[in-house]
Amino acid sequence: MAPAISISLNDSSDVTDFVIKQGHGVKGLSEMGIKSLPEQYIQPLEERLMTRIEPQESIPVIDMSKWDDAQVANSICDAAEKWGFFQVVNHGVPLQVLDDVKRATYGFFGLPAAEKIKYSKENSSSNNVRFGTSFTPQVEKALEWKDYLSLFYVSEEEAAALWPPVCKDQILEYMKSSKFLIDHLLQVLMKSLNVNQIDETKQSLLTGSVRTNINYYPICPNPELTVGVGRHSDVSTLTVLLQDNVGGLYVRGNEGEDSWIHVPPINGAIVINIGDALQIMSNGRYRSVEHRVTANGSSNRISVPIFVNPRPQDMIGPLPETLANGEKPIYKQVLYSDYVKHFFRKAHDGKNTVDFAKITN
Ligand SMILES: CC(C)(COP(=O)(O)OP(=O)(O)OC[C@H]1O[C@@H](n2cnc3c(N)ncnc32)[C@H](O)[C@@H]1OP(=O)(O)O)[C@@H](O)C(=O)NCCC(=O)NCCSC(=O)/C=C/c1ccc(O)cc1
Ligand SMILES: O=C(O)CCC(=O)C(=O)O
Ligand SMILES: [Fe+2]
Repeated sequence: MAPAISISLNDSSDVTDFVIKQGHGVKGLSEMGIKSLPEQYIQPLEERLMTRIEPQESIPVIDMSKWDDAQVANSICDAAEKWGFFQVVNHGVPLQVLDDVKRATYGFFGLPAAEKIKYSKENSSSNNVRFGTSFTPQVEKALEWKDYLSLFYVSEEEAAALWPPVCKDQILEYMKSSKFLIDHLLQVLMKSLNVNQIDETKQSLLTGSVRTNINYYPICPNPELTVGVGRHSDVSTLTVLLQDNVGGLYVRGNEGEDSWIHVPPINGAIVINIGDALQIMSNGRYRSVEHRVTANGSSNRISVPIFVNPRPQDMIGPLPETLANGEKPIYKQVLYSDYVKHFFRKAHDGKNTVDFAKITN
């Protein structure tokens, strides 16, 4: 890959200017061929090391071809309780749609910086379309080695007008094709909480807003010193995550404090994870599990999460059905947009976001 540009970056403000203000992203740094990691990307030691990776443990892989089968439903609910993460195969989303969205992701990040910067927070004509880098660079002590485009879905018309033409149709198709899978998973998960009927209000509480991100993790000169994404749990109801064949996503395991489990890429599979909103609504029964992404020294990596969420104006808390047998609520009712703002206001800090909704006494 030929370096797109050749400039010298003398200090950290040059790096910030190049990456954030000019919109080159960490992809631009990587393609310049820098030999060592700029200091603002060096993570504290405890964030870099995963002391125990469990090679013999793995999250479940669930075959959805018999999607109506009671055993499939059991596997889904067990995985959501025990791991908070699972992969699905034969899920009904056409493999062509997955390939197309991966290609479109490369298409967007392959645009010149001058094109991508049009979608940055400062320049974007809407808050619903945002190109950025790291997570919340204004408040992070150490930055993350990732560029992203985040698209909050409002309507076809808005997407047609505002989303980048190079990836708009492919992302919309991926979202549409995932809908049956999402609704089916939620129906199964709800049934096991004694929510037998998903009426309009519940449907909107579970799936009322959708945000799709496309993530780009370029080759990193010192991958062991930084992270692709730091430890966090998603604030969604559930996340549908497409990853490519590079690997590097790790999920907190059940074998004590520092156990991490790799989520191996499986061709054609989709990763599903439970988010904080569903942990809260299920009163803790389904787990929103901490995860992270390592940086890679030899391959670029992409991923495409669809975050399925309540609407910003929804109040979320334990569903009445989960408390019907006298179970004590662990969480209070919170306004979902307050919860999300709390998440975006600080750097990634593992599972601490959910404390915002915890009942303390
Ligand atoms: C509360 C929101 C997020 C913002 O509403 P707003 O009041 O109209 O305000 P803004 O759009 O101006 O954004 C407020 C702040 O939120 C942050 N933010 C607004 N979207 C963004 C954005 N995509 N990116 C990173 N900051 C943002 C950002 O900090 C921003 O502050 P500022 O920088 O001062 O503009 C609203 O869109 C909302 O409730 N959306 C509901 C659906 C939703 O987006 N849910 C989140 C699903 S995302 C998820 O589960 C995980 C995401 C994730 C992402 C990256 C990771 O590394 C790891 C995980
Ligand atoms: O890139 C991945 O595999 C996961 C990214 C992630 O956790 C997120 O965007 O919330
Ligand atoms: Fe995540």
